[in-house]
Amino acid sequence: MAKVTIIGATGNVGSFAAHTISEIPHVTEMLLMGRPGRENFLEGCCRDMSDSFAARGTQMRLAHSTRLVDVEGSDIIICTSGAPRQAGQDRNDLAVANARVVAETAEIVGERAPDALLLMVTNPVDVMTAVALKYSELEPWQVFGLGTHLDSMRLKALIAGYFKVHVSEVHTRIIGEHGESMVPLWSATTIGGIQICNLPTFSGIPHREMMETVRSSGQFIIKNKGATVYGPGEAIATLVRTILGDENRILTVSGYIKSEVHGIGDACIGVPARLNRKGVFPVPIRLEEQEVAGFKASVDKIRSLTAEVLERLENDC
Ligand SMILES: NC(=O)C1=CN([C@@H]2O[C@H](COP(=O)(O)OP(=O)(O)OC[C@H]3O[C@@H](n4cnc5c(N)ncnc54)[C@H](O)[C@@H]3O)[C@@H](O)[C@H]2O)C=CC1
Ligand SMILES: O=C([O-])CC(=O)C(=O)O
Repeated sequence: MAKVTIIGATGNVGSFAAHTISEIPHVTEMLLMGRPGRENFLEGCCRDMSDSFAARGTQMRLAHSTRLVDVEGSDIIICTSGAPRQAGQDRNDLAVANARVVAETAEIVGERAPDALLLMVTNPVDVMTAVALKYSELEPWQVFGLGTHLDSMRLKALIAGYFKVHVSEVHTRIIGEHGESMVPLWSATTIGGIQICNLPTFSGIPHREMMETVRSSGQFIIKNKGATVYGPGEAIATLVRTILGDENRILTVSGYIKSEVHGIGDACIGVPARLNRKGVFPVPIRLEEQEVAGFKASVDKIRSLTAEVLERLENDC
């Protein structure tokens, strides 16, 4: 039994994520939350979703609200509220404006749902995770971001396509920023359980092109259809399913690390973490030299942007 709340449920990602999450058996109650003035739209969303429940036999309590205090009693709160980027913009361009929305939301979440887990989706997601952690005053294992989970899935699909194997045969990770400075871990990439560098065909793999495709996926989709929806929606549902099923899967999400990776840290950033009902726990890892350098650069970038954003928020007060 679990209550899941989606803040930003009137948006592209929030509404699709809601529908995907409604397929998870552990979810017995779902609250769709939007801004004041969006009551009719939310009502319409609920009715539309209920019709789909009837078609597939889903049973759950579905409600909507425009009052953030109604997050009370939630087990997982997903925050997708805030502006998306437009074609040509960088995710980091959204940082200050979205941080204002997130800080206000996180404060109320911390007060009203102190036992909940808070999943940040709003971009730039690593910085927003840090803002949410600070303003909610929740514990680090309670607040996490979608991070590089979606990027890792994008790379996994490309590798599976290249080697003509089922995606379940490929394990790979991208760590660091959900953005330009993300770092692929080829050292942690396996196909059918075999380390990718031990496959004779490995030298031919177009690493650079694959990473360029992953880095530009969001921008490409936004330019062509306005928003990324299905990828993030399914990625969010995977995290929710893993947590509510207490599965202890290791997924690459944005979590607070102190110094767990080669002494690098003090930022919310994409790292492999164990996910269960209690929360999200980054796994200490060892990387290859080149990967360490890339990860350090990524963490430095996010730490300094986070500090800048937090200072702007303090100056607002
Ligand atoms: N981390 C990731 O992998 C991904 C992150 N995103 C991010 O998720 C966020 C939402 O994206 P979309 O759903 O496409 O955008 P959207 O514009 O369709 O929806 C935005 C939602 O946020 C709400 N919102 C906007 N400004 C607000 C404010 N000032 N106060 C309260 N609520 C506000 C809107 O009412 C709406 O519900 C964006 O920041 C986007 O960049 C999107 C896809 C993947
Ligand atoms: O690219 C964007 O702005 C949305 C996003 O984060 C993604 O789909 O990776």
